[in-house]
Amino acid sequence: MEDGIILNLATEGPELPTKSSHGRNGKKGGRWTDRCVSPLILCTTLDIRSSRRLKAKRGQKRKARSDESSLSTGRTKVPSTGRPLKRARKEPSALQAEDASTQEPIKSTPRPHTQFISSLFTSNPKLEQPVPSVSSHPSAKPSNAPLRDSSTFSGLGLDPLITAHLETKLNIKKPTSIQRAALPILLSSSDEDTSSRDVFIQSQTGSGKTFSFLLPIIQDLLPLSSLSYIDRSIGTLAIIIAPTRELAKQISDVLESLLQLRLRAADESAEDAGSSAPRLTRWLVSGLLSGGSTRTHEKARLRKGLPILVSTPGRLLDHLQNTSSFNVGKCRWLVLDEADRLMDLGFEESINGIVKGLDGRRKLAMQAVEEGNSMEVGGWDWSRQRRTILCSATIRDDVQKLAGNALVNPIVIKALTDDSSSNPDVATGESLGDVVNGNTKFTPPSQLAQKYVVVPLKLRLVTLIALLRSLLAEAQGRKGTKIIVFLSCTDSVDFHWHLLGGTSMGEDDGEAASPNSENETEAAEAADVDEEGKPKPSKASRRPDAEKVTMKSTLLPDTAIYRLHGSLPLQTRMASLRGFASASSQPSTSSSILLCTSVASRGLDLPLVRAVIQYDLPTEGGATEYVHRVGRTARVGKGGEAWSFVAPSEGEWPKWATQKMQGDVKEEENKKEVGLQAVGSEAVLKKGFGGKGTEYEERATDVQLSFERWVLKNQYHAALARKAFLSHIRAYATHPSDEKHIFHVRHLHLGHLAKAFALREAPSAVTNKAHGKGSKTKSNVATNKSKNNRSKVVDSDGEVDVGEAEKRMEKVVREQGRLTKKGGKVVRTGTSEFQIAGGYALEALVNGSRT
Ligand SMILES: Nc1ncnc2c1ncn2[C@@H]1O[C@H](COP(=O)(O)OP(=O)(O)OP(=O)(O)O)[C@@H](O)[C@H]1O
Repeated sequence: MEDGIILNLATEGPELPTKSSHGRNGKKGGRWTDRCVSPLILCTTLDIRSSRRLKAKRGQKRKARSDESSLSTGRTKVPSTGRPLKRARKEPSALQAEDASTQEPIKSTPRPHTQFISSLFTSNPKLEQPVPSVSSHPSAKPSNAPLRDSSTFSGLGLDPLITAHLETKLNIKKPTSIQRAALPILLSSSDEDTSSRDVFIQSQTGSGKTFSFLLPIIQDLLPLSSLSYIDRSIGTLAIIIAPTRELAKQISDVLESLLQLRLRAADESAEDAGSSAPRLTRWLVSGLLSGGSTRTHEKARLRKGLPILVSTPGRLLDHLQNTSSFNVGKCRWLVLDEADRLMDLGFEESINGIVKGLDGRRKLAMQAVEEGNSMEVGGWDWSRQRRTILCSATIRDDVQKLAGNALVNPIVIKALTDDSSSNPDVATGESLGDVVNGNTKFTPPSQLAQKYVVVPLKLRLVTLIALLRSLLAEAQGRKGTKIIVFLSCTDSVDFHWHLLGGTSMGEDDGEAASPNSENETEAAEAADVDEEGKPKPSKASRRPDAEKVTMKSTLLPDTAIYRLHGSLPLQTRMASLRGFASASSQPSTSSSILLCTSVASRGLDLPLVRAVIQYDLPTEGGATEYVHRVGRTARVGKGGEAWSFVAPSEGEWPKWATQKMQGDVKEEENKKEVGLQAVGSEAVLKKGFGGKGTEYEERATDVQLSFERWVLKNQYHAALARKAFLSHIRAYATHPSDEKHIFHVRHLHLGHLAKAFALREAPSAVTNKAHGKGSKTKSNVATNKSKNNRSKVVDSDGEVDVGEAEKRMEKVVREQGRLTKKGGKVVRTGTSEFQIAGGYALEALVNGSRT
């Protein structure tokens, strides 16, 4: 992404007519939604009901302002946590009355007992609005870009055939800093000291780590094809392990693109007998094992022989244990990519099992050759030991432990961010601990613009829409712009995806949505709702609609919206990623948005990601996870923006995150690398919704009301919203104890938070409905518990199993017996993973104190 993006946003001024000036025929250009993203034409128009509604809202706004002024006169205090004392008003306001009259009739939906239709812009904590910065982009030199000095791939020892392929087919001309540091060590066959040692690679996101291990593997294996006895039956010679299926698939794709290289130089003919270069044959193929196909099919491929294998850990271990035809005795490379993520996901045992399995298979193969029981043709160099490469963003204790088990006498390779130095930053400490003591910094690329916006809870949803609209508008004209939005849990991803796809700005949602029929899954959804309006379990998958890949929103025109989380079927996940990555190639969409959980935070290399929005900050992995998420943009020297949504009660987060990212770095220069810039929520709303003065408030309110109408439209929608709200709170409660001073459920105004899920019900009503008789949420948790007997907080994709988290919280509370009530507040003494009220207490909290 280049700097100097030209804004084409409606902000202020006479060129933007107010809503009341728009005729039905849209002579002045239609609704504001059309003009904020000017080239995009929407078909919705205002009608008379809308202006009536507007009047009512203005009346309410006047009332709200007088409420606010009473706040500012000191009659109501705002606590330091940022949580206002004022509760959402219960009495039906003018807005409520008007809105109810214009509302889409709710088909077969009993009206909720109590609805809260509070104004968006009242009763929010007073927030300081930071002064807008002149430059929104950091001027820092990119820290993960290809080097601009005299370094070349051939100078680092890379084979001319591979170098030529990189240059001509992949347009990769200069190495990056980590490649300059790693290639000489991994390619070397002469330096006694380094040529056989294991390697630990640590560097920034988007710095090209994948090539730094794939290129040496290819260079090592390619010449083997000149040996007469080599063909695919030799078995697997290199294994790359990745923590998720998406990542394994991505590495496999990169590998395949590298293996397309020419096997002889361009100027060398097939009959060139004079050439001293070995005659290479195309035997080197790669394969992917990630659970995408049946075991039988995978076994057949392994029997045929896959010289380079990319796999997730579980599947690999399974084949090592159960597939006798898996010939892996000669394996000479093992790569553990994203090792810290492998540890997070609880794969330590699997990795240890794999390492032992590989050692065992090697011994058996050697023994068979020695005893003459093998059909092997001689010539294989059995003295050559397997080399293991471990890539990790951080050198945490558990990663060091894994390294201790998997690596022998490793060399630690870290990239320099300064390309002026000719010395690669190679640490060769006796132990990783020595290196850790030197520097624990893990920072985002220096060219990344990191921003955060403190948003009152009620305004979260509309602020997200405003931000998306302004980012898309800034990028207009640049086809293929992509934005990734991280949310806390799968239910929240599903809800927001359906909400964006289903909501329209017309009065009659049903009619307005009809041109967008690909979003219309109402009939299917209705069929998937039980009598109580809770989603029924689907036969085909765990979720209704699980195979659906894309949505479109009239609020975000010309943009395809995808979702990604671990509860979707593998095919849907892959299709989502494919669609998101290639949205620009579809004629009707020039941009794409991916709503996802942390499953997309690691390693994924998607082109043209312009911005990453952390709508929910990571519940696990703290600042490291933050750096991984933002690292999906600003890759290999390109620009990018990272936005974080911070609740008023989380005001300490920016300082805390900055300190964590800096590690023990003292130098002022390095500290600048992780600077987070504050942006005011008002500025974001104004920019995204445009209009004169405070007109953005009316527009935001319109958007919020249309979301709320969508939720009220049928029971399925309402159930999605409630489930997402509750799952979000549960996920929030899993922030570790050392983050509880920032992220604590007790600091959240749950009524306001419910508004961000477009709910008009009090939190207690939400809980009761979701947990009532035959509660889907409860029964789901119970089913999962009994079926899977899960014991971890994360599933195989690193997502919070909120049911289990809740169970663990309860256990902690019960076991320690330290939960006491003091002054009417739930207080825990001592420290543990959960510094909060457990499951039931959490529910009580939702039920009791926030209505
Ligand atoms: N020398 C280079 N010149 C230009 N582009 C490169 C170079 N090396 C790698 N790339 C490209 O950079 C992108 C990021 O590479 P890669 O995915 O290996 O980064 P990474 O360091 O593994 O990131 P992460 O830590 O996020 O996994 C890829 O699209 C890759 O093709």
